[in-house]
Amino acid sequence: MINIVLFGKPGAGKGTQAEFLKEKYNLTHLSTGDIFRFNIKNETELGKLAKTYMDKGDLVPDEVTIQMLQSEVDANPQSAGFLFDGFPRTLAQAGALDRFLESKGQQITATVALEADDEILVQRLLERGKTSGRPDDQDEEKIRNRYQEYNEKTAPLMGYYKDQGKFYAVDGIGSIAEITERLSAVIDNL
Ligand SMILES: Nc1ncnc2c1ncn2[C@@H]1O[C@H](COP(=O)(O)OP(=O)(O)O)[C@@H](O)[C@H]1O
Repeated sequence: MINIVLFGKPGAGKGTQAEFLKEKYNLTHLSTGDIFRFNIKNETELGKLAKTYMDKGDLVPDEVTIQMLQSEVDANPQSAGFLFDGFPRTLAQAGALDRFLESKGQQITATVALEADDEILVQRLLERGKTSGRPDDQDEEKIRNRYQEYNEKTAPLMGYYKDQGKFYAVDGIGSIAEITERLSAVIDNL
């Protein structure tokens, strides 16, 4: 069983690459952003709560996010492995994930980061905002706030996984296929 964390700044291409990797390695793809958006669309209580944070580009509180993620993992007991996309995003989430997996006799195999320059990514998100309908992609101020959240709360996770000897980074600039190749090279060598 392999459990991969796909790591990167907003707009780095995690969702795009996850679509390829989940097929290639037969993994269950769990995107916290997608799950929140699904709940917003269906106007669930969780969706209503998440929306108040997401619309501003703030992170949804850890307690809510961790619980949601754990129930998604529990809903897939037959899975051959998970591809975590957009989770963990804080040290508290990373610690909770480690403890949760450990309670099931499992662990994170590797964290693979897609690296790209902030300015390129902000432009990508603004471009995506024209068609995605995502409110958090349409306003440069919200996008900048997401980067601030990333720098303050998510970037420290690199050190957390490096200390565990589980951190790998690939260049996130290039064609989609090239980047899938780079990620696959890391995963194939685990
Ligand atoms: N692990 C998480 N913890 C807290 N909030 C999250 C998490 N994952 C997603 N979110 C919320 O959903 C928003 C969109 O996430 P996502 O779709 O992964 O987008 P992106 O990586 O492009 O910013 C985040 O800005 C945040 O508000």
